[in-house]
Amino acid sequence: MHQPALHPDQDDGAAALRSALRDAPDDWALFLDIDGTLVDIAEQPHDVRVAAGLPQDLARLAERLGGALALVTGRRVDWIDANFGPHLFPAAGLHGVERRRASGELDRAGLAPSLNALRKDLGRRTARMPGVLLEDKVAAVALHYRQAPEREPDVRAMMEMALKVMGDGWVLQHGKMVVELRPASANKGTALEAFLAEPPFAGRRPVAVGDDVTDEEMFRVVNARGGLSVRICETEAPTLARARLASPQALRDLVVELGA
Ligand SMILES: O=P(O)(O)OC[C@H]1O[C@H](O[C@H]2O[C@H](CO)[C@@H](O)[C@H](O)[C@H]2O)[C@H](O)[C@@H](O)[C@@H]1O
Repeated sequence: MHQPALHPDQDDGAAALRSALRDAPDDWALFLDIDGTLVDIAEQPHDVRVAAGLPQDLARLAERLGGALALVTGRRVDWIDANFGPHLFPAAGLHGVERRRASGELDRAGLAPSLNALRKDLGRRTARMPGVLLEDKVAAVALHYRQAPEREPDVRAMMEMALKVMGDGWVLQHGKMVVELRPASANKGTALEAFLAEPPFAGRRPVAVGDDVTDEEMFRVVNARGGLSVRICETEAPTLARARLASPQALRDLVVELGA
């Protein structure tokens, strides 16, 4: 199979992605994170803007890759469809807990009644913390502190308590100015493995692009399979990724270029 060349500079990811996806589109499967990767980080989850034309650009690239392109995110699959439709991409949501196969079949996360009471309690507490935002993800819950960074210790402590209440089968997922409580049943790495066992992903080598700690599970799987792992970061950050890209805009430009 075609082996992309890697160079040890910050934008080596662009050359490597071109080398793989433009030169050998039948050999590779592409997995893309959303927040901080395809879309720029915003102050609040509902402030993000999907760039005009991006869903169509992604659909064109997916076609070049024989459909082997999936979105892998901490958001819900419903959110992906509302923001990246009308094309329904294969997708993993809630960090892999829910997953829509290329066939369209969707595995949703089971609802936990005990999460409802906990969500209400967290809602009451965060109402007294200006700048701390509760994001209800139905089968999971996130507390954001981007607008009140000094609240990070309080948020972490509250979520540690919440994890104790939920017990086995739940984990805390740390991210960019956010702590999430979600089912432990899957992660982004297991979601990749599941896609790679099915058409049209099976038999291809994985490429994953992400920007956050939750994406490191994807990078672990990708590296083990001799694929290409790319982390978007403006500065050096510890990562398993073997290549880097400077920004979401650099990735969006590549999506246009490689889909043309
Ligand atoms: O896996 P991802 O696609 O990277 O999603 C991870 C989380 O992204 C969102 O939160 C992050 O982006 C927000 C908007 O830019 C930002 O305000 C926040 O500080 C970030 O943590 C999203 O709200 C979460 O549900 C996702 O799990």
